[in-house]
Amino acid sequence: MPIQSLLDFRDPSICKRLVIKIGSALLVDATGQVEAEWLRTIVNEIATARELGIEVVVVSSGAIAIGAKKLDFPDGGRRTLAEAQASASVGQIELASVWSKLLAERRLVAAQMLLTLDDFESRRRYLNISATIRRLLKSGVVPVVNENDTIATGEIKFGDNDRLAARVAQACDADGVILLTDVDGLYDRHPNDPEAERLAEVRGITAEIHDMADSESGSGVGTGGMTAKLLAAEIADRAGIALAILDGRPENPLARAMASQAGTIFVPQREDSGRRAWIGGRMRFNGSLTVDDGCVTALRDGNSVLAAGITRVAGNFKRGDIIQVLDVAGREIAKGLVEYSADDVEAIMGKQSGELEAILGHAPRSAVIHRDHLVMM
Ligand SMILES: Nc1ncnc2c1ncn2[C@@H]1O[C@H](COP(=O)(O)OP(=O)(O)O)[C@@H](O)[C@H]1O
Ligand SMILES: N[C@@H](CCC(=O)OP(=O)(O)O)C(=O)O
Repeated sequence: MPIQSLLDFRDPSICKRLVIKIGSALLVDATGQVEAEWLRTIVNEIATARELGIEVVVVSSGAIAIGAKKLDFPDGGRRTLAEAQASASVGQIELASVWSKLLAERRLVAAQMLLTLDDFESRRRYLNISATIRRLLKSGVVPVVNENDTIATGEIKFGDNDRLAARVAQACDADGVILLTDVDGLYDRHPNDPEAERLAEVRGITAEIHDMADSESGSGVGTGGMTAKLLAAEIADRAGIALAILDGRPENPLARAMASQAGTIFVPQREDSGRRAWIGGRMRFNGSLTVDDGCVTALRDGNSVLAAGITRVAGNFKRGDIIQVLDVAGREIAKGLVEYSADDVEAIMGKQSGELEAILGHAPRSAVIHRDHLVMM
């Protein structure tokens, strides 16, 4: 399926709302300067899209790469966390100012949104993100999003902006995500290998597809390599959103991509409702349940998680938390909203439904995770 038929940023009947993510390697040159002339060509493309009635949200990397050069900090992996965070705060103000200036040249207003992974994991904050982006778009503003790197660390961090872009797309119900990077799509092995071949289209991000990707950034300034882009493609897929990985290096990269057959398009294979897509895109959990093989089969047939199929409980979750469901080999097979605390599940696991009331001392819920709140991976 050609990219144009899913992600044409020149046709609002195909793609009304688009998230465009720009990687560090494209935005910042080796001396830490923003590639302003190149960026101006993208801003022109965004302005053209807006004139046609297409709404665009930008996810822009680059703050750390800009700031680290300004502060004369070491490259990539050799920086301390404090140096990376200081770099982000110095770089972000410049990044925002360049976006604001270039968009203003095309009479567009820029809005800065700095978000962390936690903001997407809390349902209330996620809905606030959604409402703010929608309101900005309604006023013709171009939101420019980045991770709030000065405060986000370790397990509360996306790290790469690819998954951030997919979560933003999910939050604002976009039709598509374009990841502009320094390679023209997903190759069947690292593109340094002369035998590597590009995949034009992917339907379903299988283990075989994941195996093609490397998490090393080719440029050294990006984060997460192709691995992060595939995780982003999975999040988009679950939300029914098309995602493309395109070569951002030439000027006017969007128009060029539309005119050629380059890049990789991930054609969505499912469309979960907003709430289910939010559950499916979650990345942090307060715990997990391990279930037996019979339960895995039942879940794949669309059933709920019952106490009888649970063999192990981990973590300290409360009723209403989103937790992982694992098979006996430890593979994640589902995520869902749990109806009991970890202590209660510990008490009832392995028991038949008829035994639960006596153990709990009150009428049990119909399931430990009801199928309406369960998203299969
Ligand atoms: N299978 C693959 N196909 C294409 N690129 C790959 C693959 N595996 C790893 N890569 C690397 O991923 C890089 C892009 O990721 P990254 O450097 O994080 O970019 P960005 O900063 O745009 O997010 C490419 O330059 C390439 O070196
Ligand atoms: N949020 C970080 C960028 C994270 C990152 O490196 O992402 P990317 O270059 O897109 O792989 C920053 O602005 O420096």
